[in-house]
Amino acid sequence: MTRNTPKAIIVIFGATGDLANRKLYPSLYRLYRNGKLSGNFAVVGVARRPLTNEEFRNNVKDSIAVFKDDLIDHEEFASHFHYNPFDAQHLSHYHDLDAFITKLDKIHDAGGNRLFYMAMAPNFFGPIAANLKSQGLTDNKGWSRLVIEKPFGRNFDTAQQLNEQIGQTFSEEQIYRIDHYLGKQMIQNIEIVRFANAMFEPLWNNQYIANVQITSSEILGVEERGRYYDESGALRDMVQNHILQMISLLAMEPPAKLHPDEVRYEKAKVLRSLRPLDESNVDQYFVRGQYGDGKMNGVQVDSYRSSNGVAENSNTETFVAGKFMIDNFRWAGVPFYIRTGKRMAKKSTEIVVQFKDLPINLYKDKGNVIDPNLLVIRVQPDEGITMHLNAKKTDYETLSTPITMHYDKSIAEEVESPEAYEVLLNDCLNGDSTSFVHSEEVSLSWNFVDQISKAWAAKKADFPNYASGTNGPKAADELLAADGFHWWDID
Ligand SMILES: NC(=O)C1=CN([C@@H]2O[C@H](COP(=O)(O)OP(=O)(O)OC[C@H]3O[C@@H](n4cnc5c(N)ncnc54)[C@H](OP(=O)(O)O)[C@@H]3O)[C@@H](O)[C@H]2O)C=CC1
Ligand SMILES: O=C1O[C@H](COP(=O)(O)O)[C@@H](O)[C@H](O)[C@H]1O
Repeated sequence: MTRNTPKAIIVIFGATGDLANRKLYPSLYRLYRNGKLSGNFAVVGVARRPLTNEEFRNNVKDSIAVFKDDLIDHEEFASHFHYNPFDAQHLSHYHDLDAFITKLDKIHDAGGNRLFYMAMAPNFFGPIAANLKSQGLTDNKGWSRLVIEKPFGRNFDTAQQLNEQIGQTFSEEQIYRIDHYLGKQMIQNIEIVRFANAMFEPLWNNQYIANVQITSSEILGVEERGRYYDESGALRDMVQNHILQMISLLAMEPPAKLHPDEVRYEKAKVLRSLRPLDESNVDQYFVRGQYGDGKMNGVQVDSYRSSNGVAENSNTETFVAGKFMIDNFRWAGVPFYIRTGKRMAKKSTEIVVQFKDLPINLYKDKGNVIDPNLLVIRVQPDEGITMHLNAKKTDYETLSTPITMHYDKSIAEEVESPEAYEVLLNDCLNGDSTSFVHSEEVSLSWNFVDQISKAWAAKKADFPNYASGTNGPKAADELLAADGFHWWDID
């Protein structure tokens, strides 16, 4: 659906940072270029360094330089940007910021609406939200909304505290917790594939599905983020949020209607049905890894422990593989396997749904092994869906052979897919919170993940245990082999 965003002032806290420059400005530009942004918008960039408006706009133009459009468009876009030097720790700065926004609202006729985007370190989220209220920035005449970046806490307790803190200023309807995977086109497609096709939903259960596999692998190591990552690890960085969100979408019941509350309710039910783990059984369900040195594309690369900001004997995992069991009627007995890690063989996010074998193989006398049917949802880098079927070989015999049916999204639709942040910015400006994470989902996810963190913190791992450029430690393969399965590495 083509929608234009309403008039609004977008206030970006952390306007000089990496996220703002790499993701937010290009995404806003794409919305603008595609005619989605209201002409009555302004962006107020907020950070400590003393930039002039002109310097700030030059930074914005640099961040959109990759778009080879008419430079007049770049200029016009940048003219909506204004900079306000601001230190989040100085209360008086909030008062000045309020006056600045009010003045701009009049200039841009922005309708009194305010979107506050927290692109700053997480320790600022709570205090800024509180100060926005105490200093009157949420007393505007239109709506006000808060966009919160990850990480949302580092465990159940800290997430609860943060929810309570921001809840004193913003109601749940006003809070948009970002999980950028929910803005990816093929993740959004999971719901459509399941609920708009008569051929999948009847099979989408433990009678027909043997297992589900989610792989989210990266080539990059921790690069410049060693300090953050060493405190986090792959479990908190990827599993608590992106992976559990994908599982919820794959496993949820059809919502009564496509209303954000109904969708979130169904997703939360999946999280409530996860088989709980404790220290005694975590090792049966989850394995961890950390990359050592190795070769990537023929180039020698260093181990995780040699990265900047990482402790010399770090016990932090850069890889997780696990088995989730969803103990409800639909999914009892179906393992949901996941693996995610840095410095793996390729950059790819892929979901494989493996169907159960047929009761008998009619072709075995002719020497045929029948492969299981697979439905593969390719999230990135290529976007599409592939079905693996068996069909007759071109031959005189009735030999069966695996064939694939491909749907390649970019080729079929002949349009450039929108970026995840572009989709999510569009949604929150339009007040659609379906693709954002509800406080209950956050709490349930941490509740599950905390048990694994506790078990792992209590026991030092034998790291490093996988070489850079590989698919993780052997234990990840053994996890599936114990159930008679293997990872499908689809090219
Ligand atoms: N970068 C990424 O790809 C991703 C980031 N995130 C999350 O987004 C958030 C921002 O990350 P990122 O952009 O990488 O961080 P950066 O460190 O690059 O940016 C931090 C920003 O905060 C500003 N800042 C720091 N202290 C203050 C202060 N006291 N008052 C006002 N502004 C301040 C900095 O500007 P100045 O120094 O001028 O004050 C800078 O603009 C984090 O929560 C991160 O976890 C989430 C997913 C991906
Ligand atoms: O949130 C995060 O995601 C990225 C991976 O995102 P993708 O869109 O490139 O798949 C990951 O690199 C990062 O560590 C994590 O914080």
